[in-house]
Amino acid sequence: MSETPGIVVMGASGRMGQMLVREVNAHPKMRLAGAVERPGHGWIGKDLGSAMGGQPTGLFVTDDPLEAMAGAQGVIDFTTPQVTIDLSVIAAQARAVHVIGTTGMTDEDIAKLDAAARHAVIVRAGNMSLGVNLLTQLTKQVAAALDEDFDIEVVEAHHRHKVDAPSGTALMLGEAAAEGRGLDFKEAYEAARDGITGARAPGKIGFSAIRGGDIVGEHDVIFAGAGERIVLRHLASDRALFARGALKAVLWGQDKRPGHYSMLDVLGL
Ligand SMILES: NC(=O)C1=CN([C@@H]2O[C@H](COP(=O)(O)OP(=O)(O)OC[C@H]3O[C@@H](n4cnc5c(N)ncnc54)[C@H](O)[C@@H]3O)[C@@H](O)[C@H]2O)C=CC1
Ligand SMILES: O=C(O)C1=N[C@H](C(=O)O)C[C@H](O)C1
Repeated sequence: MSETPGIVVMGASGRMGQMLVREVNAHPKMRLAGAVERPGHGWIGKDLGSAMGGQPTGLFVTDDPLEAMAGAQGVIDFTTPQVTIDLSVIAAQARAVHVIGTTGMTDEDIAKLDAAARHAVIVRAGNMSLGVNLLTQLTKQVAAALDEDFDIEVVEAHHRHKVDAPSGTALMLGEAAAEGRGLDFKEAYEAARDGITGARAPGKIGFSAIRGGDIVGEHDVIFAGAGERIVLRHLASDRALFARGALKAVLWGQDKRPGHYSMLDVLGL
């Protein structure tokens, strides 16, 4: 592993992209090797520092991930499912660690990462924070301890710009609850309710999504029984915590064998 791995930030102008650029630049054990945006984006060809409203840095934004990856050891990618799938091929060719924060990926999308994971390290998680990953473990434990008399509901809230629902985090928490209770997640999954739905069926895990304003990310796992409720909650108030998790993952992956890993692997949970 090189002393200071070169890291490329994909989607550099995005909410997470800009946060990642700042965190990589501030990190003593890595250097920013490239910044990529979509073709036609106003930042292409511009100095990244200037585009972000600061001092010029001499690093220019490109729309060519292959060019950006030359000499890089990792890429951090919080973009869209198709961009992530396409990038996995390029990252694997470069044998660079591909950290994926992108959510909204279907099972078919995720299966398309398999080929790349045979040649390079992929770390993917719907939430990169320590708190949420710990919460998945607690959720599994509580779901295992309580019986079917406790209905499980996952409620999440995010900013108005979020395009996917339920959030990647809500799905992680739902999967953990299903695992704890010994349910098949796909069968247990119950999407947001509307209209005359009938009474709640047992053995289901319900999902509800709120979208509004600048909410960074809030998640409740509710275990509702007769006369009592247990609520496990995570509140994110700063995107930096997702970025710091991603930086931890890209460093962790530097000496690992090719494969598809999660943040639980990175955090040792
Ligand atoms: N796993 C985690 O901890 C977290 C995951 N996310 C997920 O990250 C993703 C991005 O979220 P935001 O930053 O809020 O969205 P955003 O829309 O602000 O940023 C996405 C960026 O990707 C860029 N992009 C699109 N096509 C591209 C291409 N072909 N090449 C390079 N860049 C391209 C866009 O221009 C945009 O700047 C979402 O899926 C979100 O759910 C967000 C926060 C935390
Ligand atoms: O889009 C976001 O903003 C977030 N997305 C992730 C998700 O889908 O769970 C993580 C975090 O909640 C913020």
